[in-house]
Amino acid sequence: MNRQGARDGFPLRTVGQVRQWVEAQLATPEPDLALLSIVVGQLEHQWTAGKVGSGPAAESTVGLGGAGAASGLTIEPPLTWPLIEASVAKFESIIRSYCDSLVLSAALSAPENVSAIRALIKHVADIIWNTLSKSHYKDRPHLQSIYSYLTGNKLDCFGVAFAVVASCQLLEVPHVHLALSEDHAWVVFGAEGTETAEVTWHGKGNEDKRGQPVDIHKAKTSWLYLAGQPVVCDRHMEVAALVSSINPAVSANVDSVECGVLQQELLWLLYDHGHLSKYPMALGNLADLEEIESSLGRPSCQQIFDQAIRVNRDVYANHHVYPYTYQAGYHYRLKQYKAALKSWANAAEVIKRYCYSKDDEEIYKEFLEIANELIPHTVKAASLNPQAYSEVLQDPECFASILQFYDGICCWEEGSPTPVLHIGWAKPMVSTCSKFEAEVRARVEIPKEASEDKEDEEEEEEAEGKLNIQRAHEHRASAPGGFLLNNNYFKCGRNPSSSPRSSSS
Ligand SMILES: CC1(C)CN=C(N2CCN(c3ncnc4sc(C(F)(F)C(F)(F)F)cc34)CC2)S1
Repeated sequence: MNRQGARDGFPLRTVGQVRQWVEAQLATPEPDLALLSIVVGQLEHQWTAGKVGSGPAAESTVGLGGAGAASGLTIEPPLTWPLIEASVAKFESIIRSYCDSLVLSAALSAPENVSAIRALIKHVADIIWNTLSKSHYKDRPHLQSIYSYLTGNKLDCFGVAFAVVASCQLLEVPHVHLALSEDHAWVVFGAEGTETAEVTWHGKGNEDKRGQPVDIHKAKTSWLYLAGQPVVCDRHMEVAALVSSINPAVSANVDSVECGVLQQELLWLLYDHGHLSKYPMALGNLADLEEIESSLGRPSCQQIFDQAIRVNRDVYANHHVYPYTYQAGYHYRLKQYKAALKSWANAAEVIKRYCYSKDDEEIYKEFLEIANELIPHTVKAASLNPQAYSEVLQDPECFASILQFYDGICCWEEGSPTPVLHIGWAKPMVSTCSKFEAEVRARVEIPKEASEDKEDEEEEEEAEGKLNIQRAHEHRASAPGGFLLNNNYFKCGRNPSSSPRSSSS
């Protein structure tokens, strides 16, 4: 859509009008990422900045009950086109003014020339990077949009990657798209989308690798890169990523109702157009919102959590962890402890595929919290209230889930250059297992199926594979001038705000 078409619908006065405007953007083959990010970022800012402590405003009510009321939520002051147009023009002039015309023309004149496109991607990433504020701010919220870049020269690691893709779109560089794991973002490019380039940092205290391909060893073995199963976006899924990155948080435990409703409305819009069909985390985000405030005539949050797991299994060969931890969190909040234990066991089944390295700190913290906080709370609640939760401590399947969980963690550690388990894991594990009496433990059935032998062979191959990786790693490290795997990556974790939305702003 040309920018002229984009002005239709402005000024935007309600959530419903924003939804209609975004729908018109999605109806074009090239939704304008910079424009969408500025509009959504402006709204998030209006509804969350400087609202701490302000009680529920008159126009925002909790329990909206139905799309109609949600769409009627007002935007005050309305979004006017001149304001938005000026922001988009400012972003475009920054990118174009810093962009070296030779680098750009080399890429545009030979789009099949991978090195020319890589040089441009690195150049654009350098422009974004070098125009960021030097102050330390990396873990603050609301830094994911181009609105944040324009008004404060601040972006989080997702925001940098998104801004690079949006810049390549406005420079009309073809086939540059966002690739997303569960804790990192990079870009893919080339006619087949097989080339990769780092464009942002990950984690803390490591130098970034802007412009370089994703390290092949990491790409194949680490959770951070999902072993070749990342979410590779098209333009419409990049819109889904920007909507999914909306953060309604006003403070640590208060969310903006309007911002949450906008995110929920836009996620349903993207869902209806099929743009969440390969994006498990966006489905998880939507399910979390539906748990807080369900939408009439829509699938239940449990059905959406289940759909995210089906997508993980069918599209990503069950390589993603978060669909199971989203589902476990839901069961845990509803005190459905047996189901929560099963979901945590399924999450551990996924992580056993990977070799643990220091890049995987975010998921390490996730599993440590499950093992040392959530599972102990589950079995403690069951032991204190056997009538309510008798199925937990008397049920061998619950004990089996706990064994499966720890087996996954142990397999994750085996063949990895960095240990996972330490004494801090042992005490909670002993406390958890000791809650199950011998009679219950004896009833655990570990099926010895014919396929078991095949699985054993597969597991032996997998273990051999991990050992080979480890041996290669040790050999390289010991060889003169040895290649030391560079573990230095920036952490790019996002603290998922799963805090329940309450009235605010
Ligand atoms: C089950 C949970 C513990 C609750 N929320 C979780 N989230 C919520 C939101 N979230 C996400 N939700 C949608 N898309 C993305 S792309 C992405 C990322 F690749 F890590 C990036 F881009 F580096 F930040 C993260 C993420 C990260 C994971 S995991």
